Amino acid sequence: MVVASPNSILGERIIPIDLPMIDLSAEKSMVIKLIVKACEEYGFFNVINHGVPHDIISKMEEVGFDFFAKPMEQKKLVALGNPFGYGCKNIGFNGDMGEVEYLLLNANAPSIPNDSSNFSSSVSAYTEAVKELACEILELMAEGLGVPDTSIFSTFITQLDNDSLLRFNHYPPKDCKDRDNSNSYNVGFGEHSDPQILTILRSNDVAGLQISLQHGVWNPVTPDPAAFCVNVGDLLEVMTNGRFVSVRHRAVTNSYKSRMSVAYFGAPPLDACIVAPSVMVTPNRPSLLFKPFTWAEYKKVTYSLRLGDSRIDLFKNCTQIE
Ligand SMILES: C=C1C[C@]23C[C@@]1(O)CC[C@H]2[C@@]12CC[C@H](O)[C@@](C)(C(=O)O1)[C@H]2[C@@H]3C(=O)O
Ligand SMILES: O=C(O)CCC(=O)C(=O)O
Ligand SMILES: [Fe+2]
Repeated sequence: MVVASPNSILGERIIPIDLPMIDLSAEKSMVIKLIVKACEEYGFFNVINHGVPHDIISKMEEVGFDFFAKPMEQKKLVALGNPFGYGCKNIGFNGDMGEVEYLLLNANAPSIPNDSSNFSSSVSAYTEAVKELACEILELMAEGLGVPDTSIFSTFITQLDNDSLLRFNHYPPKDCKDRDNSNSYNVGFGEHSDPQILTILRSNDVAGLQISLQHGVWNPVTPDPAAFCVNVGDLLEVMTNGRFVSVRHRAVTNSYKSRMSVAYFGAPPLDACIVAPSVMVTPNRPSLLFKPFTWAEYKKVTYSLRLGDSRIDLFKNCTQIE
């Protein structure tokens, strides 16, 4: 008989890993090398000494938990026009479900109506700080890749009409005895890749994030509230001509403690053209792996698909030999 362990689903292998931990205050050329290596091998890494003030993080965490502690009727009133606002269990528009409640906000105006607890000011301060961190990391990446214009990636998310998002995910404890469906009982946020350029994720000290470096194998990541977990999104995979990998990940629930994660998704303006700069075409990658497209085109496809569907494959150049 095969028995699922609390954090596994039948047939999956669970192998914990330690993500690269990168100290942003270390010597710059070393930091750059470590970031490039992590993006090639894991698509994920943690950063410490990131410069985001502790009080900004703790205030954001406080108002986030306060928001989810409100009565359901109040939370449901936070409908900010699709896809923004509060949601519970439904993810996206195509039938995906998970043991999660969330608040999805426009990162350029991360506010909620009837804000009685400084939610908007605390969350705006947080968003500004992580956006700066995202820019710094994107510039280090460009330098490490040898791209002549080191602001090539960061300018996308600093443009006024950038399409970046901020998402609060709250995973209440879920008693595994409640399970009625062995395929979904402990999945808070199902398997997917992030469509945007770069994600900066933070969670409280409760485990839940898992990444998949190999099909059928899930690697739980140890939470570190002092660090930010950074991951490569689909657009960055495209703009590095496949050198950096946008890795599939998911979040699982546990039966003892609430988990809250907050993700900043750095995205370009809708009309931005996404294509790898010529320096990314090398003897190892002698042609463009992906067709050029706009973020609006990619986003439209993303929202027409299920959470776990691969979007990036649809933009591969057909001359490519698998
Ligand atoms: C099912 C879906 C939810 C999602 C849009 C999509 O159609 C496919 C991608 C999903 C995702 C995953 C990463 C982010 O959490 C997110 C905000 C995004 O940009 O793409 C979500 C979308 C969502 O929940 O609206
Ligand atoms: O909660 C997490 O750790 C992951 C959430 C996530 O992947 C997302 O919001 O896109
Ligand atoms: Fe994600």
